Amino acid sequence: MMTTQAVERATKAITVFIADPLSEDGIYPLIQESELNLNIITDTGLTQSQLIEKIANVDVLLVRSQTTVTREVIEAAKNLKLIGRAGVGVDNIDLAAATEHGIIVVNAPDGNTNSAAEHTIAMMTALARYIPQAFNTLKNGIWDRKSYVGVELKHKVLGIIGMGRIGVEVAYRAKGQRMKVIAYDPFLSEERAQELGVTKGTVDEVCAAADFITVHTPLLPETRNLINKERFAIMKDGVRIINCARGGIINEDDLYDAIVAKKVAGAALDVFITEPATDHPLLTLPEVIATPHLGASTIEAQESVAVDVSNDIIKFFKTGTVTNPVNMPSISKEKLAQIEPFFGLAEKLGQFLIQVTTEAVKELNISYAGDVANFDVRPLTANAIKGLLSTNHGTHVNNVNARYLAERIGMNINEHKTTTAKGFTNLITVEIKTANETHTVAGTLLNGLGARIVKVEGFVVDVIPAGNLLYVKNTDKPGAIGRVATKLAEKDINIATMQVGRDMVGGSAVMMLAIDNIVTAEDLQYVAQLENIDEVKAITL
Ligand SMILES: NC(=O)c1ccc[n+]([C@@H]2O[C@H](COP(=O)([O-])OP(=O)(O)OC[C@H]3O[C@@H](n4cnc5c(N)ncnc54)[C@H](O)[C@@H]3O)[C@@H](O)[C@H]2O)c1
Ligand SMILES: O=C(O)[C@H](O)COP(=O)(O)O
Repeated sequence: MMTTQAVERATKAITVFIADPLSEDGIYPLIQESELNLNIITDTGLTQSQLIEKIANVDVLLVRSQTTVTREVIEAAKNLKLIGRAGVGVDNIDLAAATEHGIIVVNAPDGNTNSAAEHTIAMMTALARYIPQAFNTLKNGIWDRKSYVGVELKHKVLGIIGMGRIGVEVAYRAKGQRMKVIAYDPFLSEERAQELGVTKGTVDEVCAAADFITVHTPLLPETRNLINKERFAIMKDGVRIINCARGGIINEDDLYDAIVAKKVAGAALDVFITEPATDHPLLTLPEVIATPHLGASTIEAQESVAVDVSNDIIKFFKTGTVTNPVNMPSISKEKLAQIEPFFGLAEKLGQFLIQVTTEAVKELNISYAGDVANFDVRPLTANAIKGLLSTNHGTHVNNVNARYLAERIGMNINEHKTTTAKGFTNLITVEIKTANETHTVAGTLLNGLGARIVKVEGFVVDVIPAGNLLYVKNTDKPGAIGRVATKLAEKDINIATMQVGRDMVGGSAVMMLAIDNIVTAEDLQYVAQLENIDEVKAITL
């Protein structure tokens, strides 16, 4: 039997727009999905303006590397919730624009690792033995054995820049060819290098020591032109270069000059700064061999990346979570399960505070104490911010864009963790600071009983964070509570529960009332005028 939620979902079609060729077998999870009402459209090879025209009502956009998902595309896509990249590199997607609009971007980082590593080794071998050049000559009817005397890989030094998924797989295979490997990656520790059987070096050390150099980093501001004329200058004469990662990591003009100057004996390129690259100066050089971005083009890799991204789309619409997020914290299923129960509480605490203050929030301090401090709390902070912004923020706020939107309006966000929760198993305390005010609220998750607000402005209370609440600040004087109750009764407002707290006898006090009705501004004014009442706020959670 379908749940109510499932029925609701089933009535609204989710349009999935596939803009690049994907494996039919890979998208099978989408095709056979029956609970979600998926409307799958495949329309590939579109120009930017054609894509912009077609994207208005699309919920999910699925691409490989051909389609550039620009800010214009994202802003034209009024319904877009998720962009799926069936592959690793997301440099063709404007991540900042996606994040700003609360659109989650997912990729498929593992599915093509093996294919890309195998392609790199194939390119290196082909480069060392002039296989494409010799094949071309032979196809032209010439049996030329003299021009194509190559070099062995055995005992040569392979320099690997970028020791992530693909770099490591290339290292394993190169060692199988009995090459020596020297590698650089900012995250490569000495222990890991030893475990992999590679020598750890700086970029310059790798460049100076290697007979072959292969790059396996993403294209980032720090990796653009990583291999440039200064680095070619420190390389061995006759070095060979391989790029199966991204065009631009190696400066193409400098590579051209280094080949012409015979500093570099040859280059094997699968990727270019601008693709398709059919008319590239590098392709005119006999020392250059190339493939048209084929690193991930195997039946296995294409099926695998499409399956991964399809499963993430389904997971997102069924559970609100994904396995491979690019623009929000990546968190394992197990870790997500630990913090998911706190999602609602964190959001309610944010919602509570935004209704207590009337001023712009400049600072958010969120402290996690007890059990919850042992978890990855970044998604919880995002939820608290979401709660804080959701009441009066024009843009649709979600976990993806919450932090970005808060920082854009100049909010300073601080997270703090401590394992001691003073009487609670877990405690989340949220403090906001405005130009003139500071407000705090704390909540806990009670085993089997759900969420509770347990402190407001430092006063101990016990309130279920749901429904209509009345928050009253008063001076602890006899009759204050009675007068509030009487006034509410006069306005026909029924009190469901009431919690009071005070700092000392006759000092400052708070009342937290759960009420059955929504109070009007006039009702609030009515209560606020009472003797010893300092402040009254209506809060809906
Ligand atoms: N040609 C293809 O078809 C093809 C296929 C798959 C992947 N790729 C590309 O290959 C690249 C690597 O993919 P991956 O899956 O191994 O990614 P990955 O994220 O697993 O690894 C990238 C590594 O680069 C390292 N890195 C980041 N900045 C660096 C820097 N300044 N210097 C040195 N290392 C740095 C990171 O620490 C990380 O270990 C990506 O650009 C990806 O898009 C291309
Ligand atoms: O980053 C990647 O995954 C590769 O470059 C593969 O790109 P593709 O999906 O366009 O083949």
